[in-house]
Amino acid sequence: MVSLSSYRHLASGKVRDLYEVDDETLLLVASDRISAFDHVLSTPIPDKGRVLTAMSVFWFELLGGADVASPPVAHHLVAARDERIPEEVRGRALLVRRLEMIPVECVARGYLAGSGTTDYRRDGAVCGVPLPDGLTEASMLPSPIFTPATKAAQGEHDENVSFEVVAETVGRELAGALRDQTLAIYARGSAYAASRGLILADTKLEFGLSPEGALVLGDEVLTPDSSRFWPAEGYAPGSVQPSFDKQYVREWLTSPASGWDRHSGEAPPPLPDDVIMATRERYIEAYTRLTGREWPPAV
Ligand SMILES: Nc1ncnc(-c2cnn(Cc3cccc(F)c3)c2)c1Cl
Repeated sequence: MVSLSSYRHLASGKVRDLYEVDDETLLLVASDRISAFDHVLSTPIPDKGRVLTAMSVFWFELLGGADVASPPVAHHLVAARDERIPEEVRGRALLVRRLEMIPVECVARGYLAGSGTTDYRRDGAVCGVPLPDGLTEASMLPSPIFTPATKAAQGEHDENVSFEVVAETVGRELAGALRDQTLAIYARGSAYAASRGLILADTKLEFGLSPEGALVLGDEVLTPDSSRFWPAEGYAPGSVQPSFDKQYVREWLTSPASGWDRHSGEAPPPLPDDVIMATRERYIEAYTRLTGREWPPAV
């Protein structure tokens, strides 16, 4: 049986790791780590990696199929079950095709949140896209917008950039293709999520070029780590919406019970078991609500 140490470690993100399987295949591993307020917490959430991996697989399969209005999305998923996936990461690791990743964080927003709200309040626009007056936190936008960013060093925030900057970086034609694909995937994801009672406020996608030069969707797709999901019931613009998956963590960390000051720069304290297990339930509920499938999935 192959073990993880057989593969060369290529990269680590806050909650994920990347390994090389062979020249054209990588292993994308999701951990149970969770980040909040820009800190990776010391307490893992059991099954988070498996749930988010199963969610990515669901979306890759959905997007990879034809939809009434849009062509199939080319993506990098090779296999979710394969003897090359080590036992220790089974269920939370994907075999993917190696791509030449494009250094642009491709973000689509249907609602104002996070850095979108900050930029709007400063400029009346996000990434150079002008927006109407009178919008507030969590307002729905007149139509979804492409708001790209350049990847920041670990621990820093990505920097929102204009479409022009992307065109200067990767060329106008590819920039246009990134925007079109990002908005098309957001449209399909948000329509599907809405049919399951969830608002997909925004999502961050990463693309790469295949050896044949085709534009291919990489990384994770439409997970609660790469997207903002809000419960549709209770949606009300004007305040920061509860995150579907991280609200219990955020509320406990910002409550007196934690004894933590999020502006102190200090690492957050470990989460109590009830918050850990309630958060695990939220990830499972996001999966079952979105996919209509049982948890855990049949082997
Ligand atoms: N199919 C691909 N081909 C080549 N490179 C990548 C790739 C590189 N970086 N990332 C982001 C990332 C994902 C997980 C763990 C990390 F440390 C970093 C993804 C992919 Cl997905």
